[in-house]
Amino acid sequence: MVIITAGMIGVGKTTLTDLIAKHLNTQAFFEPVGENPVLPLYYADPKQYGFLLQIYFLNKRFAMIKKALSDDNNVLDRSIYEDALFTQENHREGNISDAELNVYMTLLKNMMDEIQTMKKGRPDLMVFADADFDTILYRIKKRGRDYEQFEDNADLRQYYFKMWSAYQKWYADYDASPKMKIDLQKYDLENKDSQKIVLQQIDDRLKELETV
Ligand SMILES: Nc1ncnc2c1ncn2[C@@H]1O[C@H](COP(=O)(O)OP(=O)(O)OP(=O)(O)O)[C@@H](O)[C@H]1O
Repeated sequence: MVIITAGMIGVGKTTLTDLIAKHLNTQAFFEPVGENPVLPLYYADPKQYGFLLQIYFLNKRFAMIKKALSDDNNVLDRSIYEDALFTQENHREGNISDAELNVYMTLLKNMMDEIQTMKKGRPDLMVFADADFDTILYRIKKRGRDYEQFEDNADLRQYYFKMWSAYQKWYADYDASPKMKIDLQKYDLENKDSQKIVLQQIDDRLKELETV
């Protein structure tokens, strides 16, 4: 089985992915932030590094989804299905040019076509981690990555809000596989009881899908 988690920056996908993987006894795929050489450059100068960062992520995500679908026993912390959101928002912000967006979208389409030719051509379930905007800001602050901090940076806060709004629409439109939403505001994964409830919701959804 292949499960992908999705959701806004800082919502808690990594914790959720880890939890699901342990519960289902599957392997979790992460893209460790500390190993990404472009990310700090991007936050310091989004116009210079916006396109490069998106190509960096796209390349990683393509390799990851191909491996996950052929292993058929994985949970992915964010996947190729939502990456274009970041590219489109950076294009709207003027960090990525029209020509760059065009190249990106064509490349993404090529990759998606290739994925669909695989024996297993899509994930079994997409789990969307949701929380309101204030909770997201609180978690970004609490996590404390220097370059993500927005207190003296109104543009960055605004970017987060636009990404958060784009994610709400993205979830509503997503149809690449079965999907479900987990309320990570109501259920804080630091709490054991909340973890149990969330995992039960996922088990229930998987059972429901088995009977379809
Ligand atoms: N295409 C992209 N995909 C993912 N992250 C991106 C992308 N473009 C920029 N970023 C940035 O990369 C960082 C990703 O960090 P990380 O992998 O911890 O994900 P996160 O969404 O913050 O995680 P979590 O939900 O686990 O808190 C964020 O700062 C995010 O803004």
